[in-house]
Amino acid sequence: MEAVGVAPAPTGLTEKKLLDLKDSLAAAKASPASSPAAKWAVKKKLAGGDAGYVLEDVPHLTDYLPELPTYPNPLQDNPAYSVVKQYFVNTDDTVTQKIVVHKTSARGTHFRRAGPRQRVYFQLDEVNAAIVTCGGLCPGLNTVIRELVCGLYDMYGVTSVVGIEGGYKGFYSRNTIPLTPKSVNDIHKRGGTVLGTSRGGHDTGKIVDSLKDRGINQVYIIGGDGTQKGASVIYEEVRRQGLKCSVVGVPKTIDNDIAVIDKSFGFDTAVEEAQKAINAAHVEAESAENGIGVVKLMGRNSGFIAMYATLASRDVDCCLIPESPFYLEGKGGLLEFIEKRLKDNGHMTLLDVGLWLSQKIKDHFKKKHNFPITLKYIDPTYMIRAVRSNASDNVYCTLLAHSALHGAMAGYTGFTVAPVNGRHAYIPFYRITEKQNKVVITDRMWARVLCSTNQPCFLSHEDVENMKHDDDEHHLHNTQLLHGDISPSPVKDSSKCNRSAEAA
Ligand SMILES: Nc1ncnc2c1ncn2[C@@H]1O[C@H](COP(=O)(O)OP(=O)(O)OP(=O)(O)O)[C@@H](O)[C@H]1O
Ligand SMILES: O=P(O)(O)OC[C@H]1O[C@](O)(CO)[C@@H](O)[C@@H]1O
Ligand SMILES: [Mg+2]
Repeated sequence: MEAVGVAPAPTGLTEKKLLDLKDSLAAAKASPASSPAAKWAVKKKLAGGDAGYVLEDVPHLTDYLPELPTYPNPLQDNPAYSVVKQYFVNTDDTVTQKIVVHKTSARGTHFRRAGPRQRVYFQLDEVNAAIVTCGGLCPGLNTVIRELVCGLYDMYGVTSVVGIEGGYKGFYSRNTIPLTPKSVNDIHKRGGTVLGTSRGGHDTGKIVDSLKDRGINQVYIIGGDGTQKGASVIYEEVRRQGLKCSVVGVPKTIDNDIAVIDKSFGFDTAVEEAQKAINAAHVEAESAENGIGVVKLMGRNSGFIAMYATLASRDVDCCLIPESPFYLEGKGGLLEFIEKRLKDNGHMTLLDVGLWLSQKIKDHFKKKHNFPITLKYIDPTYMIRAVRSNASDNVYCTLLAHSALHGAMAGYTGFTVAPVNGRHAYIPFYRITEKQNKVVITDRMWARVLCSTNQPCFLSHEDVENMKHDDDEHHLHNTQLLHGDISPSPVKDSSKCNRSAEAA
C-alpha cells in the first residue's frame, strides 16, 4: 500500500500549503488497510490555499514516473486553433464546486480545470489509445466515441486508436477494432454504442495485462458509477505497476445520478424523448371517460428523468419518484388523490412505478360502482435511452471527449471529466463514485414539481422536518470535513442515504 495520497500538484500550486490531513491519516494508520478511512486517506490528493481554498486534485503520471519528458502541444500549430486567443488553460486554473457563497464563506472545494496544456507527456507517434463503453445504453455514447477518435487524430496527430468490444470483458475476450475518423464519421447519428457494452466481467489483472500486451497508453472508459469504480481500480493497478498509461473516465448515466457533475450526457435527450410518451398518455387519458394514463420512466434509484420530464411537460398530474415515499390507501393516499382528480378533470396522467401501480388503480376502481375508468399504461423505458442524442447532447459529448483527451495528453490520469458549474473539470474518481445523486425532496426543484402538478407530497409535517434536519447535518458534516474538524466517515451506502443526499 502506498504511504499517502497527498502529493504536490505537478504544475503550479506546489508552493501552496498542503492540507493538514493529520486526522484522516491517523485514522488511516489506526485502521486496517482495507478500511474506508484508510482508502480515503490514500486516494486523496489535496492542496490548500488562502481563505479555505481546497484543490481536490487528480493524479498525474509524474506522481509515480517523475522523469517523464514533455513536448510542446501540437495544437499550437493547428490552423483551426490559430484564431484562439488563449490556446492553453493556465495550469493554476481550477473550478469551484460551490458558486453560491457568502461574504464569510470559505472558498471550498475546487477541481482542476479541464483543457489543453502547453506541454504534453506523449509524442504523437507514441500514443496507442483504447476506448471502451460499459453499463447500460445512453444517448450520446457514439458521439463521445467519435469525438475521442477525431479529437486524437485531428488535434494531436494520433494515428492509433482502438475500440474494445462489449465492455470490460472485451479487453481479454475479444479482438480490438481499429477506429479512425473515417470509420466513426457517421456514428453520432445512431443510438447505442458501436463498440457494444456489458455489465459484469471486470477482471482488473486481465484488463491491465491486456493494456500492457497491446501497448495501450491512454484508455478512455465510458460508463456509469460501476464503470467508474472499475476505472479507478484499473488506474490503481496501472500505477502500482508503474505503467505510463493514462486512465480516463467519461461518466455516463441516463439517470443523471452522478454526484458533483452538472449533468450527465444523454439526460436531455431522454427527458425530451419522454415527452412523447407523456403526451401520448395525456391524449389517451383525455379522450376517455375517467381516463388515466400511466407512464413508466427510467431511474432505478433516482427520479431525475421523471422530475424533469414532468416539469417540461406540464401535462402530468402526479409524479412518483423513488426518493419520495407515497402511500396508496386511506386519507391523503394516492388512490384518494386520483379519484379526486378524475372527478375534477375527468382524466389524469401519472409518472412512474408502472405495472404494479396500474394494477392497483384498476383493482381500486373495480371495487367502486359507477366509477368505470380507462387506464392506458405506457412504458418507454428503453426507448428514451436507445435513441440517438439530440443536438445539445451532441455538443456536450464533443466537449466532454475533448476535455478527456486534453487531460490524458497533459499526463493526468485516474480522473473523470465533466462540467462543474458550467466549466469542465478533472475530478478524482472517488468523488463521483462514493455517492449517487438523488432528487432532494426538500429542495426547491421538487417543490416546483409539486406546484406544477398540485399533487400531495404524501409526507407528514414531522417527516419534512426530519428530512430538513438530516440535510442540515449532512451539510455541517461536509463543512467540518473541509475544515479538517472531523475525520471522514466511511462512504455511505447510497441506497440508505437518499434523504440526506446533497442537492443536485
Ligand atoms: N466496484 C467495482 N469494481 C470494479 N468493476 C466494477 C465495479 N462495479 C462495477 N464494475 C464493472 O463496471 C461495469 C459496468 O457496471 P454496471 O453494470 O454497474 O454499470 P454502470 O457503469 O454503473 O452503468 P449504468 O449507469 O448503466 O448502471 C461492469 O463490467 C462491472 O463489472
Ligand atoms: O435493463 P438494464 O440494461 O440493466 O438497465 C436498466 C437500468 O439501467 C439504468 O438506466 C442505469 O443504471 C437504470 O435506471 C435502469 O434501471
Ligand atoms: Mg450503475
